[in-house]
Amino acid sequence: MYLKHFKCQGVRNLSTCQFDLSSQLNVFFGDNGAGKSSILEAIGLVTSGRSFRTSRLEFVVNEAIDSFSVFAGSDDGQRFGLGYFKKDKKKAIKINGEVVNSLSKLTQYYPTQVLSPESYHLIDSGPGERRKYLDWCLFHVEHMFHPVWKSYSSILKQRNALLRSAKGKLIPEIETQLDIWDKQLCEAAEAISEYRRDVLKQLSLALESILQSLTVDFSKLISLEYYPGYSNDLKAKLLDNRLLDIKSGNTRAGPHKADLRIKIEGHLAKDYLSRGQKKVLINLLYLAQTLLLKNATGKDSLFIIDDFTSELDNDNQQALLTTLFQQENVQIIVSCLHLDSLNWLKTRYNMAHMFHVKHGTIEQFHNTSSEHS
Ligand SMILES: Nc1ncnc2c1ncn2[C@@H]1O[C@H](COP(=O)(O)OP(=O)(O)OP(=O)(O)O)[C@@H](O)[C@H]1O
Repeated sequence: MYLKHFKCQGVRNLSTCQFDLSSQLNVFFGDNGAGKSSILEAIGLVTSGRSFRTSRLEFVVNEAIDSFSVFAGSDDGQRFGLGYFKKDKKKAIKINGEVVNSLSKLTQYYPTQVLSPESYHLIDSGPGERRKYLDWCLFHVEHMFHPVWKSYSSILKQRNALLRSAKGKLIPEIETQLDIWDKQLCEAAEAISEYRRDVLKQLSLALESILQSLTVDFSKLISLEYYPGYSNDLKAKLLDNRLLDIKSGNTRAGPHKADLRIKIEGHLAKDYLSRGQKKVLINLLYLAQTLLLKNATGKDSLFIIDDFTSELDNDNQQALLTTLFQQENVQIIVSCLHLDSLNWLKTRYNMAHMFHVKHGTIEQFHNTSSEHS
């Protein structure tokens, strides 16, 4: 499946617009402030129900009006729509003409990856982003993960409430109740770690297969390692930590503290790679997710890259876009300032659609060199 038609109105500075998308590559280019990120945001909204720039959809609505709406039609005849009304802060989602109340119903149709300057958090920030990355795969490919995760979260919440109720003292009544919670927590923790280890193996294989067709200087040296958030014996760790846990009011060990360590020849990628290399790696990690998803569920994906060319030299731009382009299951949407740096695209990929974004209007740019090729 791919998005074939798109239209939107009322999004940020964009005029009402409507256009057809290529099944493969779509490039939106234009000056600073023209509306490139806004059009990518609008497309991402129709498939994911979320903005990658803000959690407050009222900011997405053009400041002069009260609502925005985005619509898309796929090649296989499905229709998706999302509207948002500033006054009552409500969004309305329609799939194939029917109103749906759950965001997850929308997101399962066309899994969407968005890469923006914030995506560096995957490498540079704390483990929370990397846990999200791992769990994103699990939510999509392993249906039993969600109930196990929910059960773990609920046990953890109750254990933390008990720790806080102890008011700093480890008395026998609290110890007895902690014994019960710890047993349940350990069982759920083991199941979560198992799922995550398993999905990480699949991700590593997907990454390996992508790297076979790509030559970036650090590609042979990447390793992904799972740290479960506790040493081997969680039960013993929880017992050891009890007094510390009571003092802080939080459980200090468990899968909620897990990390995915991304390493290059033994060094953490965060401390070792340049910004451009990090950008390449982040793209590859998300691409590995889409491959895994395709293998496990048969689903195609949408790949949105805001400000694609920044930080990347010509070789890396070509290597990355070529790798993305080779994936049959991925529809790509990128933005960049100038088309000049992507001149090589015109002759190589005549299926690409180019759009010039100018003061909020979008015009399809006709690629004369590809028409003659
Ligand atoms: N709610 C809104 N209503 C109207 N205009 C808005 C709204 N939110 C942002 N804008 C304006 O929309 C314009 C387009 O912003 P956008 O971030 O899409 O530009 P861009 O083409 O991606 O720019 P850059 O290359 O600098 O990243 C900006 O001038 C911004 O101030």
